Amino acid sequence: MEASPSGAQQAPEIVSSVPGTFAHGVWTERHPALLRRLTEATPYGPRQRDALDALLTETLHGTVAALPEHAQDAALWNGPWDRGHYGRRWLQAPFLWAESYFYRRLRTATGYADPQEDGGARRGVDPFAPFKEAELAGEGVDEQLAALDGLDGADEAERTDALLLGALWGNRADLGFLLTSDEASGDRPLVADERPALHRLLAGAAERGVVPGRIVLVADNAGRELIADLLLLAHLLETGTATEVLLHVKPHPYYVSDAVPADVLAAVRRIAAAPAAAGRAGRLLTGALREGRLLVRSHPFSCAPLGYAAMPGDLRADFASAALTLLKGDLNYRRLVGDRHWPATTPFAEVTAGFPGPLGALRTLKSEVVTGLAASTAAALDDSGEEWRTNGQHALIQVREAEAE
Ligand SMILES: O=P(O)(O)OC[C@@]1(O)O[C@H](CO)[C@@H](O)[C@@H]1O
Repeated sequence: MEASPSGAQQAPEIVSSVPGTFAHGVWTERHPALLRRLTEATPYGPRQRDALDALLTETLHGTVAALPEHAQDAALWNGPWDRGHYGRRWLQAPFLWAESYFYRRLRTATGYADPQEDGGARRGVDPFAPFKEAELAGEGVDEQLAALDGLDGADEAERTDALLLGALWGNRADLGFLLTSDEASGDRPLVADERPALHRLLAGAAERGVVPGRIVLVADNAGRELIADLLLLAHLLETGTATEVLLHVKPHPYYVSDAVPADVLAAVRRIAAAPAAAGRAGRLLTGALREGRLLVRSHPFSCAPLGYAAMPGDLRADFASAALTLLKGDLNYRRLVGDRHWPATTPFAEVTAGFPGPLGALRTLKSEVVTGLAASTAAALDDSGEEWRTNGQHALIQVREAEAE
């Protein structure tokens, strides 16, 4: 353990330099597979293909090059997000920082960001769109939407619970993760299940918060996960559990399938085009967008290489204003608790103490980090011989019931 600036004990940060670890495999297996898939899916020209190859070589054998000063976000990456890793080896940098910067550099290599000599024809074109579109059009989404009819006879509490679990397990549908792993089938018991506390927070949300009834959902992946998230939000609005929702998505393509604003609109259209219960939810969401009760936010910090402890004041104020913030996915969890080798029994409330307001984390486990497990659960998982931290087959719901500031 090392001491943080505040004097609290911090576990060591995760780096990617140790062969055989999950983080190391992301660079040596996942990223090469990703770049192959990208160039198969989109007919990039020689310039983009060379840039992608050069990026991969740099990450594996070179040192971290800084963004050119003319890059639109150079002031961030060479300012508050610069943690002194330029000129050093990629795999020696903290995994969280380096992976985030890899996706930033990938946006330049594909022509999405920064001036290009080819006239900028690929500027602003989501490099991951072919994967996202295929997933959204797939039969899996039809089945997911049709399944909503199965909740018709359920009471409100049962529906809330089912939709929360849908949003939770939807996090398995992460196209980055699925590059090198299979999607787990069947839902396993949660490794931490604080649903009773989450239901309590939801039940009181309309009377709580600086903006009573405001619920924030920090989304993760587009496609099936975002559809599940939106179905949950439609239900929260319909039942009056939430008076308005802020849906935070990424401002730029990131971690393959992370949702950007265009993905939200595409998902709402897909839901609204469905028959029966899903179609009704889709129309409710469309109306909520028009009325400003469903607000989509894309803050630059959502693509930052840092934990939420370093978030700027305006984002902090958004979370602080809410009756409840729901944080989705593995990366958000890493950013929330710190991407560190925490002992699995480290109290969740302790590592999230700096987060403004009540909080629920919904996450399937896809990286080494975990906190807040009961000692017996952690021991049983360790004894199972399974790669339980990273195989995406386990999930958790954890809650911190702090009062909104
Ligand atoms: O945040 P998400 O979509 O749930 O997961 C992101 C992820 O696939 O990417 C990281 C490694 O690349 C891991 O944290 C995790 O497995």
